[in-house]
Amino acid sequence: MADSASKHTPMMQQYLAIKAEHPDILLFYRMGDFYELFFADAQRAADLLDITLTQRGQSGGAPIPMAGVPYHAVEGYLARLIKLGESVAICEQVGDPATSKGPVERKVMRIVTPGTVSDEALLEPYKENLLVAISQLQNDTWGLAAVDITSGRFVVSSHASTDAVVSELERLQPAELLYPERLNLPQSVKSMPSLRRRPDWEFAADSGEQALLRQFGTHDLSGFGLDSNHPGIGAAGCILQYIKDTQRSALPHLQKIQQEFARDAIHLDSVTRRNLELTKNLQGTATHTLAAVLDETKTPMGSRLLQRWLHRPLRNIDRLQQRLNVVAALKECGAWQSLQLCLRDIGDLERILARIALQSARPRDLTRLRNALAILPKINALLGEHELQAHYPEFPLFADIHQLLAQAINDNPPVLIRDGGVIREGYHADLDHYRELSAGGNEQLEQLAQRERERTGIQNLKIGYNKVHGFYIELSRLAADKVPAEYQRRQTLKNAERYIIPELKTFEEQVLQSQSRSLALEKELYQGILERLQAPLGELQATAYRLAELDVFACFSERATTLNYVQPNFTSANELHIEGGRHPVVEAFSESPFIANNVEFAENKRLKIITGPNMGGKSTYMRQTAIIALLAHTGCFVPAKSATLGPIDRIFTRIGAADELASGRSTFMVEMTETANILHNASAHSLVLMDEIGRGTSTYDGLALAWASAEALVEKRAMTLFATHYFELTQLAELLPYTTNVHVDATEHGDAVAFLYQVQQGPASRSFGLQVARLAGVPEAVLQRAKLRLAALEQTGKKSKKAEHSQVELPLNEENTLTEEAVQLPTQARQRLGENDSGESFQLTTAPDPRIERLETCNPDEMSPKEALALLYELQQLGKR
Ligand SMILES: Nc1ncnc2c1ncn2[C@@H]1O[C@H](COP(=O)(O)OP(=O)(O)OP(=O)(O)O)[C@@H](O)[C@H]1O
Repeated sequence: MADSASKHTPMMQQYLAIKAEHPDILLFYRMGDFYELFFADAQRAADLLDITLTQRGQSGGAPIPMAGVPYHAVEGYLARLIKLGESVAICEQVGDPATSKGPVERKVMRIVTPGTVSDEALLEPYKENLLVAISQLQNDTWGLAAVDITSGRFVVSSHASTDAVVSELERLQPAELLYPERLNLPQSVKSMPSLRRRPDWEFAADSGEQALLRQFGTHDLSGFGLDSNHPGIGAAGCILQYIKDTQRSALPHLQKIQQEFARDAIHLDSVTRRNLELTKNLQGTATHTLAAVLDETKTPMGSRLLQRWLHRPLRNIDRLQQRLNVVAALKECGAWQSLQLCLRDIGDLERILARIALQSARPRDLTRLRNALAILPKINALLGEHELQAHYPEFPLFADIHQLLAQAINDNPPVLIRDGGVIREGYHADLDHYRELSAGGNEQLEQLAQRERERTGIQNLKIGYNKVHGFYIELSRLAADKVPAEYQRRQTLKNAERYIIPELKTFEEQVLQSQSRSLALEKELYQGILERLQAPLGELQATAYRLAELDVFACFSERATTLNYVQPNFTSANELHIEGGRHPVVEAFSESPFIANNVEFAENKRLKIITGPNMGGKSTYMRQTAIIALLAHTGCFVPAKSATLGPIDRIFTRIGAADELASGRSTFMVEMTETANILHNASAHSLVLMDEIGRGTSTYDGLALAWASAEALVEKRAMTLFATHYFELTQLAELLPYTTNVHVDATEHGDAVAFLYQVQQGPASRSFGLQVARLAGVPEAVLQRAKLRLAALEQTGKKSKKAEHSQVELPLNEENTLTEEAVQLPTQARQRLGENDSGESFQLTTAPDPRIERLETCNPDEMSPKEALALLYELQQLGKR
């Protein structure tokens, strides 16, 4: 970066010494009214923040790049950098410039990092902000710890495989991720924002345990149900060390650590999370998502909790039932309405308490805490009025804290304590006295001015103040001859002269002293109040959490009432019944009425093959089933007439796919990776949605894979909805046990198609592909050509049908499950069809020869010889399949 330090100015030497302690992050170095950045930091900040890159002095003969931001606007720049995943060390001037020899003393006062910020201005209110650490133990087990500094929630978990830890990271979406320097990060984690390598020793289990014991002031961790061998302890220790390094203050709000077990929640892999569009849609924004429909919470902490619940549906039926009972009770008596009015004024108590713990709370945080506490009695009264205490116990009132804040803090305090005027009059006698002195000063000053006017006979004499000269008497030049001898001249302006007199000097000292004393005392008193809030912090945090919960319950009741949702029931039988189910998001955003549909899985009904036209509603039907199951497991009512659900361990979705260019995987590869995951992990308690698998490859391969996957899922007895355009798969209902056909319906009016969205028993009768293409605006000439082609294909298809019927008897064994032979079926079926009387080999109902198809789509006149040769090779390959 730079030459040896001695070649630099003393100030640059100081800068370089401080920078050496923070080599990996940006250093904001305070110089007067600016924070300056130098060398590579300057370059980086100029790029990221679009600020001007200038230069200052020289290093090794070359100018030193410099960029800066004004100190009063620093929060805005920090917010942008944090969003980009950067961390910043803020270096302040701590010495007194007047008495310093050489550069004034400077010190890094705080380090702002994406996972440890707590300032309101730097946080997104509706998003959790997690600092996460991971480490891998020898036996391939992973330990994970996550903390939300803005709420004090601290959890550890262990994961048995790399896939499991990656999936957990995708759920948590860390703002910042710490990992040991020698760890080879899994590929998909490498693209996460704000990765921080930490020394391996920071993840050591024994020092981790010690750090946790110190933090919680306990002798062992058993009180938290945590074994000292828990794989996450090292990661938790690293988190504590990192926070200590960056925050430089105690963390009294981290009062416990909780263990999270994967088995407690329905497992959703990242693909499923994405496909179900829980909190983000497929484009990555928050509109048209489940959260967008559901979130009628009134506090940011309630909104964050709701999102957390949606991403981690519980399996513990007792807990779900408790949640549902509260929602039902609030709905029944209608109390959610008045509760929501109360909750609206509660604000983000969780984050306010974290700032109080970190001693960084601003005066307005305290007034907001006071307001929130004032609302608690009203909420208790509401709970009492509707006899809801049995479902939701009353809140503690914190009367003494409320009284303290009411007495101590002004109604509308300024933003910063250093501005003064925060502490209420009457709270502290000395403060009142100093304030009187400085306020009384003004009166005294006016008397003095009046006296001097009378004494000198100069009517426009006035008293003013500036920072350099302090108080002065100002006279216009015209009055120069009347100036008394004892006036000492201090400043000459264009039209006026400024003087002082000894009395004014004494007065000035008195006023300034009382002003600064009052400010200092105010700061001290404020600090004292923050100290007094530390003791009840744990209880206040628990209250904040319960308020957030109540906010979600009131929201669920409101949604159930407004959107006509019903309470789901749980059963221990391995089944799932939904009567009149709806898709909450499609229903909310569609202008036409939503057509409700039933779903039924029972011990002997496990696989449903869904056929029907494009745009007919297949995906919607499948997704709504998963969403209803998921909502029931968050404790929310569901969009249906009735819903009964047996145990669910995982929800899998394989819906559509796009190339993942970033990871170098093609559509087909993505599709097969997802399918492999499902086939490996699905159980009899899994809900599986398969949408058109096999589309990404040739017709035969695709059909064969779809067929074999369906068979495998039946063998696993997973509850599977299998949408397909391979009409051949509808035969499975006759060939496999527990398998039925359903279809979505449509009707034709002339050349147009009308979708009915009704799911009915049996396979679809036709596909309406051309009509849908017309809807999509495909040119008429192409449609006419396609129509001719379709007629020809259907002709061939009819002939093939005969052959199809001749091979429907399939090799099932005595238990009516598949034999080895059956797995071979697609190939056999094709071979038999290949011998049909049409004379065309391998001609399935809807599948023309891919070589012909390929030939028809090329234009020889526009091909180069090289392209033509490539086509020949391609055709040869197609022929081999
Ligand atoms: N039950 C329903 N009631 C009303 N509208 C519906 C219903 N189901 C689907 N729709 C509407 O139809 C559109 C298409 O539905 P969907 O994507 O589920 O069709 P699809 O059969 O999966 O189509 P494709 O096979 O082309 O993927 C939806 O976006 C929605 O607007």
